[in-house]
Amino acid sequence: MSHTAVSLPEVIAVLPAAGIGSRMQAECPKQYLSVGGKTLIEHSIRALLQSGRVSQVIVALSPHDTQFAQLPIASDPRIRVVEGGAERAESVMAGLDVAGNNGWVLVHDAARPCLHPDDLINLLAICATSKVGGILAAPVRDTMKRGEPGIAAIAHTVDRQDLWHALTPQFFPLELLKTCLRRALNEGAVVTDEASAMEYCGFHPMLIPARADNIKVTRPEDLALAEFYLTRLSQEENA
Ligand SMILES: Nc1ccn([C@@H]2O[C@H](COP(=O)(O)OP(=O)(O)OP(=O)(O)O)[C@@H](O)[C@H]2O)c(=O)n1
Ligand SMILES: C[C@](O)(CO)[C@H](O)COP(=O)(O)O
Repeated sequence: MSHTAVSLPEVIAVLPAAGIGSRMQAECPKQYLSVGGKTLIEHSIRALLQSGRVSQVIVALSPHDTQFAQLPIASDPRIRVVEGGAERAESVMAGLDVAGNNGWVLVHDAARPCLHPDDLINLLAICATSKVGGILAAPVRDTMKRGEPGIAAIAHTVDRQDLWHALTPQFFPLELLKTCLRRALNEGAVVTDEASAMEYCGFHPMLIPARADNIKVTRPEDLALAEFYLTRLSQEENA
């Protein structure tokens, strides 16, 4: 199913995929684990391309990666590969460095295969109203506890009002994100997502409420969940 909408922009995407997936404890980097006959990275790229609004996906790979080139999607003319870095933010920076300076850019984890097309459309739509950009995010639902440092004991309960899980894709004006991420990296700031770099430079990206099933496959038990969500997505597409 194509979700082309004329009012949405055509954009470039950067896909950080240079991690080793240590928490997954698999025999290969987690982005190459298969679910429903496709690797996680193929699902993640497909979710972007099928929107009809992504003209190019710049995939940041480990210099030791031998698997991506074997995948059928590697020969898609919309895919470009760059060498990633030691940290996620460096991999994203490597992708942004070849993405030019115009328009807006989506950054999406290779390890988030279950992106729903409606969430992507909602995110893309913000460029009509925002000059700063924003991220998909899910409101925190559980009671939140702050632990005592270094001890498995509760220090206090944290007010969950206005607390969100940061997801991807994250969507920003390309030149602004490049400037902010480069500065944050140069100055040694902690940057776990693109929004962190924007925040570091004083910006306040939008929070776009999104589905909590856009999980990042991180630990072994996440694979079965991803399989469940992907099956449901594909049934929805074929309905
Ligand atoms: N140096 C790195 C580290 C991570 N990533 C990518 O960033 C995304 C989110 O990172 P995470 O889930 O932490 O992946 P890993 O670093 O692979 O996992 P772990 O921390 O368990 O080793 C993944 O698509 C991963 O491949 C990357 O491009 N470059
Ligand atoms: C970008 C991210 O997926 C947002 O949730 C996340 O911060 C990256 O993964 P990590 O587990 O924090 O390394």
